Amino acid sequence: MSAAFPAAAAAIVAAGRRMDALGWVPATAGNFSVRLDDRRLAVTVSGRHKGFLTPDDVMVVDLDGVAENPAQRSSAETLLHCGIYRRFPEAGAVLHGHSIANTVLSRAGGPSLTLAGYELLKVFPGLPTHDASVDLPVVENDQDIARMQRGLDALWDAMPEGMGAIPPGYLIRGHGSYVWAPDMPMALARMEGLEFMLRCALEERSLR
Ligand SMILES: CSC[C@@H](O)[C@@H](O)C(=O)COP(=O)(O)O
Ligand SMILES: [Zn+2]
Repeated sequence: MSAAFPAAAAAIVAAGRRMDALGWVPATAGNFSVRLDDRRLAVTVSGRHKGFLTPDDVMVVDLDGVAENPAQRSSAETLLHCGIYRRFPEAGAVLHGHSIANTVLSRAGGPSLTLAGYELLKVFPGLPTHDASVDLPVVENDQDIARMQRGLDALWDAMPEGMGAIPPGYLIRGHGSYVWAPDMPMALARMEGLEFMLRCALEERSLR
């Protein structure tokens, strides 16, 4: 067991309570992880209610999604977490939620959702002003998670290089959002900022 595991599990349990209080992890939806070292992560066990997690609901997998303890079953979406850690060395924590706003908006549009002019855009790296625009990718939902991750890798391959060029998140159509950051407090801040902007976008549509 990694020395980093207890703190990682505690951060994941607390994130679950926060996400549940905000209504973003209904039923057993959502999954969370924290990077432990250069080859392992702590991730939620599959099928648990994320508002009532204990450290026993967190387990260790490697960057291929292979469980350290084969008796435990990690999140159905573990490979999406692994895909983020493999691609982005700065990623230290990953959050996934199913909010009403991310579900409705991802069903309504095309291959990306543009967020522009919001003060809260500053929660994303490289955006010091509201006077900016982020194209958040929207990928198709797929129960074959390995195939979904291959699609994400192809998408990221096609994006321009450079700091801040790739948004630290994406939506899955009709499913939910993924966000990552160097640590769990920052990941929560990005998730809250993103969900705030999505809620605003949804409300603006209902005013039209
Ligand atoms: C409650 S259905 C949601 C799942 O299919 C999945 O999308 C999800 O977010 C939670 O799955 P889990 O395996 O618990 O990590
Ligand atoms: Zn999900």
